[in-house]
Amino acid sequence: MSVNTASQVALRILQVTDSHLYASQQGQLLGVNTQDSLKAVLVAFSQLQQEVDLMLVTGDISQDGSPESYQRFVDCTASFKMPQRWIAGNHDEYLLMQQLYKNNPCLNKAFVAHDWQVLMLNSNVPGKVYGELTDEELSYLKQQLDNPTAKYTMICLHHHTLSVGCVWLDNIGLRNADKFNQLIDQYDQVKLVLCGHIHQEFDRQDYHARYLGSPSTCVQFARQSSEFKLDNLAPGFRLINLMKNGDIVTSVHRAEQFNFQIDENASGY
Ligand SMILES: Nc1ncnc2c1ncn2[C@@H]1O[C@@H]2COP(=O)(O)O[C@H]2[C@H]1O
Repeated sequence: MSVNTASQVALRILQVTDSHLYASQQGQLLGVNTQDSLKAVLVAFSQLQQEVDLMLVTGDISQDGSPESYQRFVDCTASFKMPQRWIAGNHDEYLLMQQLYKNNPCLNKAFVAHDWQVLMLNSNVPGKVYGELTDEELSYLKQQLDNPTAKYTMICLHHHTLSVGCVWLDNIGLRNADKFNQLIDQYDQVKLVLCGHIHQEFDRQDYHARYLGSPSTCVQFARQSSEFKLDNLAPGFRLINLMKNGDIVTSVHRAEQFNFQIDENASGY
C-alpha cells in the first residue's frame, strides 16, 4: 500500500456543490434553509482543520439566479482565503455570472497545479434542467487534451456523464454524455471527472478515469431511486487530493450537527 505524504500532493481541493441559494436569506428548498445548510457545511469543513488550496464550486450556486444569491455565496465563503473556481449549473444564470465576475478568476476555464491540468466546462443550457456541451465546448476540450499543459487532467462540469442509478436523474444528466465519454476515453491523461447536480455521493472508476460526485450543501437525493426521492442524510462536501503521481485521494464529509427537517412528502421542486 502506498502512503501519501504532504509533499506528494499536487493540489488539495474542497468541493462545494449545489448550494441553491436565494436572494432572500430565508430561502428554503424543500424545508431546508439553504444559507443555513451551506454555513453548517463550511463549519464542518473548518472543524476538520484541513488546509486546502482551492474551493471548487460545481454549480447550482443559486436557486433563483438572482445577483443577490451570488453575493450571498461570496459573503458566506468570505472568511475562507483559498481561491475559488466556479462552474454554472442548470439553476445558475451563466450570462449573469459572467457579467458579475468578469474580472474575477473564479470563472477561469483552465489552470495548472504541478502535474495536473484542471478544465472547467460549462454544461448549462439556458432554461433546461439537463446539461449539454456545445460543439464549441467539446472543441475546446479536445484542443486542451491534444495540447496538455500537464501530465494529468481533471475535468469539472455540473452535469453527470455516467448513470448514477437513479432513472429520473439520469434523464437530466449530460445529454451528449456519449460524445464526451468517447472523447475523453482517447486521452489516458484524463484521470478524474468531477460533477455536481446529483446531490449524492458517487465514485466510479471507468477505464482510466475516476468519476466523482458529491453531496449537496442543502438537500440530498436518495440513491438508487427510480423516481424523485429525498434522503435525510446531512448536507456535505468532498475533499480531494490530487497527488503528484496521478493518484486521487478523496473523502466525503457531512455536517452531522446541522438540524433540519426535510419535506418528506416532496415529489419535486
Ligand atoms: N419530480 C421530479 N422529477 C424530475 N425532475 C425533477 C423533479 N423535481 C425536481 N426536478 C428537477 O430535477 C433537478 C435535479 O437537480 P437540480 O437541483 O438541478 O434541480 C432539480 C429540478 O429542476
